[in-house]
Amino acid sequence: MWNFNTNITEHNRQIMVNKSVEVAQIEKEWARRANARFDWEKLKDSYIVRQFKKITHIGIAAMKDESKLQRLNHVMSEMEEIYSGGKVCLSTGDCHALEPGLTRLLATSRDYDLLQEVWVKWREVTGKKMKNLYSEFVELINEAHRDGGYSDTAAAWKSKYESETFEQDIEDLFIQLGPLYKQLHAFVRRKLMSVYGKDKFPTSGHIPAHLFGNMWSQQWNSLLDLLQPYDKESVDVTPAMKEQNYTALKMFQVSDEFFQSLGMLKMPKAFWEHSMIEKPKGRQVQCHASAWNFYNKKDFRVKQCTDVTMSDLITVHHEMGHIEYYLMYKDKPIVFQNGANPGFHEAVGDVLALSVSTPKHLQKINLLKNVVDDKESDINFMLSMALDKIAFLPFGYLMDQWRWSVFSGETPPSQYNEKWWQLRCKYQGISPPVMRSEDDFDPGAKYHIPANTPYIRYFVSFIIQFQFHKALCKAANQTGPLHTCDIYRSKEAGKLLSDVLKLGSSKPWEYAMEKIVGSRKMDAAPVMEYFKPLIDWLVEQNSQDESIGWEDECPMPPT
Ligand SMILES: C[C@H](NC(=O)O)C(=O)O
Ligand SMILES: [Zn+2]
Repeated sequence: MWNFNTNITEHNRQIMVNKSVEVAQIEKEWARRANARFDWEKLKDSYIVRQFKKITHIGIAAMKDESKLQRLNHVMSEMEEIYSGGKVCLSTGDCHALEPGLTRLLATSRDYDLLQEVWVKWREVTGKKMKNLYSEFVELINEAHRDGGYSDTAAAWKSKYESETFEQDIEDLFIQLGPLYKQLHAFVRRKLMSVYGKDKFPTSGHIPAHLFGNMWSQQWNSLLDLLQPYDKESVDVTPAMKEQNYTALKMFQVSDEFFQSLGMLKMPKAFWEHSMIEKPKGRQVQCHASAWNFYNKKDFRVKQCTDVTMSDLITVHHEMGHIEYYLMYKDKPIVFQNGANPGFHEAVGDVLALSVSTPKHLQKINLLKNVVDDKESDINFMLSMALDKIAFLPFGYLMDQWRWSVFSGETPPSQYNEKWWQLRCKYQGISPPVMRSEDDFDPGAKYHIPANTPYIRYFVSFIIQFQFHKALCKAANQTGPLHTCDIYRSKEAGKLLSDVLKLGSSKPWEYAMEKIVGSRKMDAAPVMEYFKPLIDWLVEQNSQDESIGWEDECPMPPT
């Protein structure tokens, strides 16, 4: 897997696909033996039962027909190759890959037509090319999960949260945070109208999808220079990082030092020796950042095409958070070497990044000079955080609403793109800048679809990371408002987090949640508490705007 992702060739694909089938045979044999020899569900010891449950639930390895499993792995590798090889040549003559070229263009250009060209062409060279592969993939992966005892792939994915009310719980959270998103959407729409002209916006209230500084309209931080309401030193420290000749290595060292300041584990030698932290020349790699556990207690790696930007500094903390979790549970039985639930794994690094992002921390590490502690600076900062954390919520929610509907058969291949845009228009209040059809396959333009990485985990993470942040700030005796908290160097905060990470998935996630935050449920209250001053400010800013919100239906794009 590692070799294919860091050097995409036919040769490495073949090895990876064959290896996956080999590993599946071993997992299938162990599951068979466990079920044949033990009536394990009746055992008294819940710890033992939990291990048997993990041994006998082996994902797609349960596929009975080996040639189909071979084909499934091959189709997945083909979609990943299409995505990672995506290159766009613009009318300006330049050609770019997603990272860093198209990402930088989208983040910095304010040219409506150029942004539209980048947006359309990326979808042509990725999603459009994998539509048939994806419908074949859906058939195969559903068969694999049915062989494993699930009704479909969505049921297998949801089972990771071990909760009958999981879907209802996340819908409740999404509804609870809807008004906050709507206020942010209205504020951003008004600002973008003043930049691009009202005539570029549909009367339905939607915002054209290509104007957010992000290929998927999922996080809007790159618009901060347009949106920052008060004229203060920007909290986007990208320029300072460039001035100080930051390198990818330096960014990883800054993150490593933060973890150590909490008394947590430092990155092992193998991490520094084997990670791929920059895009290599002369070979095709999968650039989407990821963290790798080699399950040998020594070898843990990050693969990231790191760009010297603040956004990538946050991603570095996110990926290192995964490594920290791997290190914390490395001595647990292999079956327990997972997050308490997938959302926990996505939250670890982000929790630390909530402290790193504060102006006072950025000043501590010399990336911000004169931090002024006044209301206007506060609003500037909280807006920058909302452009990351609140803007994301509908996208984090809808990605798997779409996929669950595809796996369940509710959305057939003939309606993939229609369903996708229904959700995007309804939940995000964004619209396609040009006509879309079923020849397009826009979900495939987002890494996690061809890579088959579940996504609701990020929605869960964006909620629980604020619960963790609140608990760790209390442990660190931080007394000010939640959005000003920085747990840097707090051994108490580090211990509270570490004790839970060490559990891996050996206990139900509600038990782990209770150990950190004192309650067993996901709760949006800390998010609301963190952003309270900003919410009040946005409501006041939007008070003249009668058209807050948008129509459910997608508007007709401009012809
Ligand atoms: C939020 C999610 N993070 C990740 O993949 O690590 C993304 O980038 O879409
Ligand atoms: Zn992650």
